[in-house]
Parts: sequence; C-alpha cells; structure tokens
Amino acid sequence: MVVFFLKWEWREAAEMNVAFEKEAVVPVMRRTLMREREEVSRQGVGGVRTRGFCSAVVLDDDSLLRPPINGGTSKVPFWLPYLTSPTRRPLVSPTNAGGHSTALKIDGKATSQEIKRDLSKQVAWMKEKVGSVPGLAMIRVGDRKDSELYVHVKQVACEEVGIKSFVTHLPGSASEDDLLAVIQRFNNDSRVHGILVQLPLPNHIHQNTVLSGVDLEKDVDGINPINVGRLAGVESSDPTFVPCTPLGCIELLSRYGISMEKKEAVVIGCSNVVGFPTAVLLQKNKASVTIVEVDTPNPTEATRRADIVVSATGVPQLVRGNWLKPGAVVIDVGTTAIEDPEMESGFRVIGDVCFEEAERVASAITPVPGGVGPMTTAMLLSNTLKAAQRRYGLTSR
Ligand SMILES: NC(=O)C1=CN([C@@H]2O[C@H](COP(=O)(O)OP(=O)(O)OC[C@H]3O[C@@H](n4cnc5c(N)ncnc54)[C@H](OP(=O)(O)O)[C@@H]3O)[C@@H](O)[C@H]2O)C=CC1
Ligand SMILES: Nc1nc(=O)c2c([nH]1)NC[C@@H]1CN(c3ccc(C(=O)N[C@@H](CCC(=O)O)C(=O)O)cc3)C=[N+]21
Repeated sequence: MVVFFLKWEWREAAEMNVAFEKEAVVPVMRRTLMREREEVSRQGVGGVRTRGFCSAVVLDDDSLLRPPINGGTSKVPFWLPYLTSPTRRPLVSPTNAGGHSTALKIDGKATSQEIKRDLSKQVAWMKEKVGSVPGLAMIRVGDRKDSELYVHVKQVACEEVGIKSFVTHLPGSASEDDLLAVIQRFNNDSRVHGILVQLPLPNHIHQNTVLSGVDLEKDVDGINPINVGRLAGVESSDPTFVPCTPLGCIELLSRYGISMEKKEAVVIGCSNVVGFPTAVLLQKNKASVTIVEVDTPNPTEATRRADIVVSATGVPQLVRGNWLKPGAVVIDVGTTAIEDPEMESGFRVIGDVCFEEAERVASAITPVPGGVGPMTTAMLLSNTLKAAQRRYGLTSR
C-alpha cells in the first residue's frame, strides 16, 4: 500500500478547490485521486505532515482519508487509515523495497521483564527489612481510552513486582483545584512513595501548575518543573528523579552496549517530558546532541549525520528510511493511538518511525510496540522503589 501525506493546510486545500467531506474516510473517484497525487509529486512533499494542521492521506486503493473539518486551523488528531490498513500491514511501503533488514531489534519488552524481575527481588527484600512495600499513586482525569490503557498497564506492572498501586479517576469536568486536592492527599499519605499524574490533562487544567503540586520526594515521573529545571542545570541541586521515558531510552542503549560517547545524536521533538530530558541525558553521556523541532528548516540535514536518532513527536511515520545514515541506531519513542476495531481496546499504537524503511538502513532499532513503552513503565517502577528506599533510609540519593 502507498500512503501519501499531503502537506496542505485546509486553507491551501480550499484554494485548490478540493471538495471537503464531513466523514473521516471518503472514497474518491480515481480521477480525483490522480489529480491529487500529481499535486503531491509536484510539491514533492510525500511523507511529511505540516505541524498541527489537518492533512489528507491518499491511499492506493482509491480512497482518500481526511480528518473531519473543524474550522480549518485548529489542531486535529491525525488518524491513519485504520479502515484500510489492517493491524500488521506496513502503513508506508518501503522506498528501497529491494533491500533487506540487517538491523538488530532492540527488545524493550524483554529488557523490561529482566528489570522487573530484579525489582521484584528488591521489593521483597524491602518488605522483609521494613515491613512495607513501595506505593505508587496514579491520577487520571477524563475518559481518554489510551490513558485508561496506560494506567492499567502500569497497575499490572506494579502488581507483578509487588508495588502497591492507588488509582484515582476524576471526571473530565474536574477542576484544577479538585486535582490539586487529590495530589495533596497523596503527598500526605505515608503509604504512597510515588505520584504520577497521567498526561495529557484536559485543556482547562494547567499542566505545570498541577505537576508543581507533586511533592519532589514523590515525583517519580520526574516532570515537576523544578526537577526538569534541575536536570537542565538551571538550579544548583540534582533532580530528585529523572523522567522515565528518557531513562528508558538511555537504559536500552546501555544494555545493548551502544556507546553514546563522541557520537552524534539527534533528538526529534523537545517536550519537557520526553525530548528535552532525553537530549540532556544523551549529552551527559557525552554525545554531541542536536535537537530537531517542528520549525527546524531542514531536519534531514541533521538526522542524516546522526549515529543515534531518537524521535519523540507523536507524528506517525515522520522518520523515513532516507532520513537516516546507514548504520544509525534508531529509538522510536512515539506512540500515537490509532483506531483499530480489530483490537480489544479499539486502538493500537504506532511509532514516529517508518519501521519497514528504517530497519533496512539502521544498525539497531526499537519497534513500536515492544520498544521504549515497556521501558518507561519499568523505569517508573524503579523510581518508585528508589523513592521508598529513600523514605526508609535504605539508600542515599
Ligand atoms: N513510549 C513511551 O513510553 C512514551 C511515548 N510517548 C509518546 O511520545 C510522543 C511525544 O510525546 P510528548 O513529548 O509528550 O509530546 P508533545 O506533544 O508534548 O511534544 C512533541 C514534540 O514534538 C515536536 N514536534 C511535533 N511535530 C514535529 C515535527 N514534524 N518535527 C519535529 N518536531 C515535531 C513538538 O513541537 P511543538 O511543541 O513546537 O509542536 C514537541 O516538541 C507521543 O507520541 C507520545 O505518545 C510519550 C511518553 C512516553
Ligand atoms: N505523566 C505521564 N507520564 C508518562 O510517562 C506518560 C504520560 N503521562 N502520558 C502518556 C505517555 C505515554 N506513555 C506510555 C507508557 C507506556 C507505553 C507502553 O507500554 N506501550 C506498550 C504497548 C501498550 C499496549 O498496547 O498494551 C508498547 O509500546 O509496547 C506506552 C506509552 C507514558 N506516558
């Protein structure tokens, strides 16, 4: 299957006189399709998506996918064509289809299981020593299906290693004060050693205000803005905890014997939760780091030089095979939930990297799922154990 991402904003598309439809997936006549495809090749932008705006996707089975119109300029979720793309088929056909994969698959799932086995032993030892187990509180606001799944995954992982979990679910209408009150309760609860506020939060709640409410000693997610500042070196102290996903990426590289020292690394995306701390950690591991952002004029100039590419944008299939230097190591953090009626949950996750292309160029690559995701959870458990150990004086910082 060939999928083209059309780099048009709705305004531009309107100028080109393309008919808009209300449905997400619109079958179109071949004639229309051909006209649009020609436009794509004329613009030479196949595979690229504009920031935050709707794009259209042309499929080679005569259908055209468009997200619903919502006024033209606001951010619209970008749904890939689940109706025409059953679970395991590549979403983008490889450009160098003749090549074959030599890349090592970096197995985040197996690595996370190894880590969890070790954590179980430490939790059992702690229980013997002080008569308590670590406790992790998770707070979810609203009814996002993906958040529900991720919190469930973390609960199950807690159970696996013997950590006690406490989950609070607030309605999407909850106020910032409601949420801060729950956080305060957990801050004062001696059974709770770690607190995680599941992101994203509803728009009316200020993320940083809420994250600032988490006691630093319990900030096992490492995303209290004070901790992010400490990691960046803008404060004199060290962070109490380092964010889990960046830790997971570094742990995978280390455990696979991939040295970062004197390597060129590129991080795509720069959020406080993932991209930025990952860049800092790579730099601390002596890599020379470039950050590629949405407005970076020529991202491939950087990525094609890189020995290590970490992508954390949430833009599906952004990183193509021709973005990579042969032999590069690729860490795909992106997890975009796309609807999939075949899955029990109703959706599946896909990464930022076009895996089928990248695995033909890279020397090592993380899959999605089964890569960074399970490592994030393992690092969360590890930080929670560390928080409890500190609380009982079993370890120094
Ligand atoms: N596997 C895991 O364990 C985890 C996965 N994730 C996933 O990682 C992805 C990123 O998460 P998160 O950092 O929280 O998301 P955010 O939306 O907070 O940040 C995304 C970052 O990517 C940038 N960006 C967006 N589009 C592009 C582009 N085309 N080129 C370069 N940069 C771009 C954004 O820039 P700007 O802000 O300027 O728009 C922003 O810096 C998501 O898919 C998320 O689901 C997140 C946490 C854990
Ligand atoms: N405060 C906060 N901290 C986070 O760390 C945080 C967050 N909010 N909000 C959402 C993102 C996303 N995230 C994931 C964690 C695990 C998987 C994961 O385990 N994924 C499995 C698949 C899961 C499944 O489908 O069963 C995998 O990739 O193999 C994915 C994504 C953490 N995030």
